[in-house]
Amino acid sequence: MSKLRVAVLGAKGRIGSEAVRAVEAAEDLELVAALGRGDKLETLVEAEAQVVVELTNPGAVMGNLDFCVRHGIHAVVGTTGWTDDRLAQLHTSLAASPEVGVLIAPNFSIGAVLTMQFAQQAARFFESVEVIELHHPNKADAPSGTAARTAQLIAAARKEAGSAPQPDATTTALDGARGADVDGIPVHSVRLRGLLAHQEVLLGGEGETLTIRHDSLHHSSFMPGILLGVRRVVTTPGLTMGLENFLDLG
Ligand SMILES: NC(=O)c1ccc[n+]([C@@H]2O[C@H](COP(=O)([O-])OP(=O)(O)OC[C@H]3O[C@@H](n4cnc5c(N)ncnc54)[C@H](O)[C@@H]3O)[C@@H](O)[C@H]2O)c1
Ligand SMILES: O=C(O)C1=N[C@H](C(=O)O)CCC1
Repeated sequence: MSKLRVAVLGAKGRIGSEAVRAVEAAEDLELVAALGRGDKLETLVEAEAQVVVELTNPGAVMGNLDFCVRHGIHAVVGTTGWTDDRLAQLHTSLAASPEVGVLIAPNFSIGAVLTMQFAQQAARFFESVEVIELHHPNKADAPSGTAARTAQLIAAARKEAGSAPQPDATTTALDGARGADVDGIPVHSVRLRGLLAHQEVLLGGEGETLTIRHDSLHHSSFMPGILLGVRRVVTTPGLTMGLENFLDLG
């Protein structure tokens, strides 16, 4: 069977360099391009890439995806910083190339995906929910894509269950003291040397709390998810949001 032809964008970055090694090591995949800042996107066409793994930054991702979609190249996107406007733009370009598949995965690690699922499941049983994400200080965006997605999923679960607004008697606060508000869920961002990617979901009810915590300790934690995304996106046209869609979680 012929190998899937894969390119990595952001190939010299922290996660991109790990992704290059993971693709090279996979027997069913062939790394046909490894591009960094300033490299020409036309190389993807010349190299006949079938799938691009996009691991750059919020300033570059939209242009890169626009190029891929227009040229019929599927994409697995780890780059964060997504907004409703950006998603709408991507939907528009995908509508013109309906055969192309794009996976946006706020987090490729299985533990982080499960954290989101567990938090979503637990959300309606507790009066209070807050999210704390902790990352390395070189990260460009806050809150993290994972935390934003976690909060959105929690908020949707609470809305569906008809949960009451969270109790909070705060009347005066320094700017930022109560975190960012993502669909009504407070999200707090820590940037600390020595960390990679970590998240806690704190849930509180009468006389009890539940903490769901995940730690990515090395970029290798993201690789099985990236490889799964590459293999599945080629047969999944349109936009898929979240790796959980490829994990058969039931
Ligand atoms: N989804 C996940 O599981 C996951 C995990 C880790 C990181 N991330 C995200 O991936 C992105 C990259 O993270 P990082 O820590 O590796 O950052 P990084 O800064 O180390 O790497 C980004 C790389 O992209 C390059 N780049 C910039 N513009 C480019 C362009 N137009 N074309 C090609 N390359 C370009 C940069 O030179 C750099 O080498 C971030 O958005 C981060 O949030 C996602
Ligand atoms: O290192 C990063 O940057 C990460 N970004 C993702 C996010 O914003 O959620 C995933 C974890 C690592």
